[in-house]
Amino acid sequence: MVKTKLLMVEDDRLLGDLIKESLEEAGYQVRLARSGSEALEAVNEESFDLVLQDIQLPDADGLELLEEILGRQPQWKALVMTAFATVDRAVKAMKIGAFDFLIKPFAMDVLFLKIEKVLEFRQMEKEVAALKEGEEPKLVTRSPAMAGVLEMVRVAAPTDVAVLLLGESGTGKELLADLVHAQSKRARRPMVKINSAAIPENLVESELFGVERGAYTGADRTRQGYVEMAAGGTLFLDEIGDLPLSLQGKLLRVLQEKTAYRVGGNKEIPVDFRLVAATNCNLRQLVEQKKFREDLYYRISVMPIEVPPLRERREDLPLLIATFQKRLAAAGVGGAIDFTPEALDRLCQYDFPGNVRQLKNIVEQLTIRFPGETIKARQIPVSLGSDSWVGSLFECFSVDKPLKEAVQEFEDRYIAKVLKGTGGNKTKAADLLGMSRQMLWEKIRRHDGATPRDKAGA
Ligand SMILES: Nc1ncnc2c1ncn2[C@@H]1O[C@H](COP(=O)(O)OP(=O)(O)OP(=O)(O)O)[C@@H](O)[C@H]1O
Repeated sequence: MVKTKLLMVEDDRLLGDLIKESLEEAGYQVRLARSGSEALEAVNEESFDLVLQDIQLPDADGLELLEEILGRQPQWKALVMTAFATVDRAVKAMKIGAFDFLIKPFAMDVLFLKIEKVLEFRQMEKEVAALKEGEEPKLVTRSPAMAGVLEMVRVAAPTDVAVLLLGESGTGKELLADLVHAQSKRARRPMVKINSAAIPENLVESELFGVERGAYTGADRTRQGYVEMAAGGTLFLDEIGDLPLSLQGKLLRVLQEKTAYRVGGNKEIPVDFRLVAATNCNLRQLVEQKKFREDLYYRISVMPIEVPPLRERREDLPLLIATFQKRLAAAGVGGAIDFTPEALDRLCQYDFPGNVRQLKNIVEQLTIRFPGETIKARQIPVSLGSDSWVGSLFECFSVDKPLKEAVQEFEDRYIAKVLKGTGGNKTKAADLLGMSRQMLWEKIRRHDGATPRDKAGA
């Protein structure tokens, strides 16, 4: 069971030790800071679920300290402790953003109750945030192949081993990673997501492992890396095939030692996360080409899960289309659309190189373009019906669209072709295309309605 992590700031030695002991007995993990400066040191070094802070401190103004902590980590929750005589300060603390307060002396049961309240609130906050994003994370499927995938997720989730999700872009790997986290013992702890292909290469290391103040010009403060932020939770490393070789070794070390070094730091920092990685590259091929470390490959591929492309599970198409129609209607986008059987047929014949993401975008585009209509076959773009992706770049271009759209289509196909040639390796593809990996990533995302994809993938 992953423990809830508390930072307790209490200068009274006896009381601090007593509360720490009781909390630890109750299963919490506690770091005790006896002064304001120790508290800030802890904030720099670790992530916590909750701060339990005395607001009468010898070396700092407790309220200022609270403000500083919550300023740095606004998502953390704080409970403050104060003596009866200074209850007015507790009120000020609430104004600063403390979740609740306790008046000393208090019974430990009251403290436990308040902590549970905080944790429940955090969970609710997360759910509301997910709703607000407007993206129902629910994965729908009726395909036997995906049922097999879900079964593997069900078996893998409660273990703490690394999970590797393999599959083309847009097949639902990130949704499956969410499921692994949600069904794991770490579900109440953070899930931190990082896409190494979307970050400029020179920044990947500091994003992943953090940076020590003064490590380089501009590093004006110590920052935690994603591996630390995922404390007790899950780190989702998307596009692991694009992780620069130099960092692959570092990641392997972190996974083995369960400690990390920040950029410019020489102190080992304990980390505790479960790795879920995803890629649309053929990792084995990359290993053979010495572009992906074999030892890291073996370390992360204990539980490989292959996600089939949409064209290999066409039975999912009607359900997915209906789901996206319903979601768009519920979100009030355009006007609910419907399809004639011929239109649905035509849509279902398409190969969907961009997989579910592409299908979703197409339903969205149709909803916006033809609000409230019953879509007829002729309203489905001609090029959708052809398997033009494997054909030549030009042959299958229809001449029924504005230049801008045609140029975009060309760009998508060209990028797809280059990606195919590099075995899905975006770093290499970006090199060939003469653009940064980040720019390539953005193009792939932006054009996802007809996603350039890696046919050589997984
Ligand atoms: N089975 C599904 N049911 C509902 N929505 C799905 C399903 N599969 C994918 N989606 C949706 O399709 C989109 C793409 O899915 P996701 O981001 O999980 O794919 P991915 O494989 O991680 O893609 P990439 O490799 O490009 O990161 C998301 O909006 C997701 O919600």
